[in-house]
Amino acid sequence: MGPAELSLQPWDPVSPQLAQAHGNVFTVWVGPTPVVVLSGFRVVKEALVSNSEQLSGRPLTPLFRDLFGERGRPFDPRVHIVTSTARVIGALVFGRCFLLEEPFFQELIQAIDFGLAFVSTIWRRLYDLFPWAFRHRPGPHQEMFRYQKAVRGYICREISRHKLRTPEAPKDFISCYLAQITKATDDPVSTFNEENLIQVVVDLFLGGTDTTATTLCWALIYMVQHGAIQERVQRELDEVLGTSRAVRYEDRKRLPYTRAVLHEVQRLSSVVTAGAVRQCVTSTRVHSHPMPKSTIILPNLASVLYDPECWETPQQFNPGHFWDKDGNFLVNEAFLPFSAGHRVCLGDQLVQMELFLMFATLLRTFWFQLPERSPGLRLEYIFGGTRQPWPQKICAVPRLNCLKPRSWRGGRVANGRGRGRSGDLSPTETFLSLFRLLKS
Ligand code: HEM
Repeated sequence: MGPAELSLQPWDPVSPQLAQAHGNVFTVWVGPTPVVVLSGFRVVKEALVSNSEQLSGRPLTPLFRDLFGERGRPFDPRVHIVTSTARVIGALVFGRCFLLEEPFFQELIQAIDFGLAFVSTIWRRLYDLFPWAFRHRPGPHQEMFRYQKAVRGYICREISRHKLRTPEAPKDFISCYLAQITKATDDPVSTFNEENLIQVVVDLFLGGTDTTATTLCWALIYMVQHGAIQERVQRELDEVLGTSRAVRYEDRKRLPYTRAVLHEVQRLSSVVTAGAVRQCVTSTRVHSHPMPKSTIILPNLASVLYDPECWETPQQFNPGHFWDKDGNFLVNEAFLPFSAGHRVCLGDQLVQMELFLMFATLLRTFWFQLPERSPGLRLEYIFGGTRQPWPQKICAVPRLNCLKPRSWRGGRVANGRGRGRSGDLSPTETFLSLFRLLKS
């Protein structure tokens, strides 16, 4: 449209005549409602940029309220949360954020869901018992192999793309690993090779997506169950952070109650219930029992997280387990959701960061509650590789007077910018420390 066509009626609130007559800030009345019209770059910039947070609300008109409802529809948060945690791993590994509509991303999420559900089916047991009988037979295990082929194919293409790039400081896991392969070319015992790289990337997605997402789902469910605790977390967040800026990881030091609640979520949900099986590489003794070489061991992590000798109310949600009388965060050495020792979860720092940033941001922005006429929360779990909450809908009610944190649209968790004070790791640094762990 050319400038000549842009003819506005003089009574149109954005017509230049009105601004010329009444200045860059004037009021028009839309029925009984006054609307302040701002004109010109300087005034508009001052309003939208300098007063960005103050002006970040949107009026809810009666028509919109009736059309869409003030509170929003009940929803099952799981799908959104899994998407977020998978995007974090994608950003660390591939150096870019997946777009939600990318077909591979959709397939990856399905592959993770299917794979984790499959490991707890009878098919998996049958396959392990009679591999020769199942290898070439149809069945859900073939779907596993199909997903595996698709995911591996994608990772291979990503590796090729990385290799074609002009050399630069490694920015993501694949480029770090490729640099390490080159460095170790003359080392005859090096285990750095592309085949291992593909497998490690698969491990990071499998180990790092569902576990973190399931913990966050439990966090929201426990908050719905314990409204008073939810309210107390929100009070702490409001008092310490105000509404002025996005949550940062280093803020956790000033938010001991929020931290205690998150630790309690991890303890009670115990998402990796039985840990991962281990095998003795040499003969040893445990609790004076002989454990010959090759013995398979299953450390029952839930038994630690619910050990009545270590926790005051092991079966109840009680942030007091991580909270002392003076309001300080309390460390408990029986807090072992990530296991311990040589094969401890290598994502524990990343998880703490993700859980804190996502949980604090969600609770600052929304109040979580049951939908009206809901029959109540289902607190029993279903086992799908991890201990998952029953699929159920909850409501996220925008908190009044809550200003939208700036990072809400920006995917700050994944972009790796910014560094906290000593001891705090940005996502990039966490990923580099993951890499160091893999190297050792
Ligand atoms: C709430 C989230 C998580 C929990 C509760 C969790 C828990 C665990 C546990 C219990 C193990 C077994 C350790 C052992 O054998 O003693 C493990 C292993 C592992 N985790 Fe996690 N994890 C979480 C998130 C992550 C994330 C975000 C990543 C990746 C970035 C990850 C990657 C891995 C890998 C690769 C292993 C295998 C380590 C090895 O075999 O040496 N995990 N995790």
